[in-house]
Amino acid sequence: MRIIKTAVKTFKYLYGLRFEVKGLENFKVGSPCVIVSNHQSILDMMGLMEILPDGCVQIAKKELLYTGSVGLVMYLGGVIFINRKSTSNAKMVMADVAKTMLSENVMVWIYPEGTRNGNGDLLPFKKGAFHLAIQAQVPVVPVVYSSFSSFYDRKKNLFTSGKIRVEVLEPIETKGLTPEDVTELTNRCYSTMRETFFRLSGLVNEPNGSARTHLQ
Ligand SMILES: CCCCCCCCCCCCCCC(=O)SCCNC(=O)CCNC(=O)[C@H](O)C(C)(C)COP(=O)(O)OP(=O)(O)OC[C@H]1O[C@@H](n2cnc3c(N)ncnc32)[C@H](O)[C@@H]1OP(=O)(O)O
Ligand SMILES: CCCCCCCC/C=C\CCCCCCCC(=O)OC[C@@H](O)COP(=O)(O)O
Repeated sequence: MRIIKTAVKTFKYLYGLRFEVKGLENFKVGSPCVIVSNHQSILDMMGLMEILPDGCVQIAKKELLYTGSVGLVMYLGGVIFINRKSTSNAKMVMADVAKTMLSENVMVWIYPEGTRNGNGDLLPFKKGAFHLAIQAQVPVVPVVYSSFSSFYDRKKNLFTSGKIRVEVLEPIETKGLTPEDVTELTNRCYSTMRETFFRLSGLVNEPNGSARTHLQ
């Protein structure tokens, strides 16, 4: 993954993107942890590699394993593949991951929205990342990337150069939590990340829950 990281980090120069990063010290939890971040597009791969700590593997949809050389590179990079369409299968894989995290002292990076989302807001979070953290009794470290909408047109798949703000938030402890606490932990993480997303993106969170840029 170090080789992939070095290679992918150079792409930002190609695309004229800059990352403004805050809170990297929050990765130093001194133990394995589950990192959760918002997911807007394939560009997130650059954002991922920009701050990816050593000894951190990612959870990906299994379809990506069958994307030719990229799939092979991901496999060799230690990416863990899950079948999003089968909760029981995904649960089994994630239960194994909880054990491996502790035995091999690795961090796990998961996109709790479960899919790319460029709508200028966060999708409701899936619960797998939070079950994993509670099963392993390790902290959750939220990471938020600002909206790409200021420089990336999803429909035309075109983007100009731009700055992406990234914030690594305070770790959320799960010691002593049980599966009954998953929903509360998920909601707490969701609201903290959504608030940060609006702040970093210069968006105002409307009383009705929608978002608009404060420039409008
Ligand atoms: C040049 C080449 C360079 C290559 C460079 C690339 C290198 C890096 C590659 C990085 C790739 C990144 C790719 C990212 C993706 O692919 S994102 C898409 C895949 N990821 C996810 O989907 C993660 C988020 N999804 C989840 O965590 C889900 O929870 C999942 C485990 C998949 C289950 O799906 P679903 O059923 O839809 O989810 P729910 O959360 O609604 O859960 C349903 C009920 O099941 C309970 N549940 C969920 N997980 C667990 C668990 N682990 N243990 C026990 N119970 C679980 C959950 O509580 C729900 O029940 P209740 O409603 O609470 O009763
Ligand atoms: C055309 C723009 C190209 C920009 C290139 C930026 C740098 C990309 C770096 C490496 C390229 C290979 C990365 C392969 C991993 C793709 C990760 C990804 O974004 O998969 C989608 C998945 O999460 C969710 O799938 P869905 O949204 O549910 O379907």
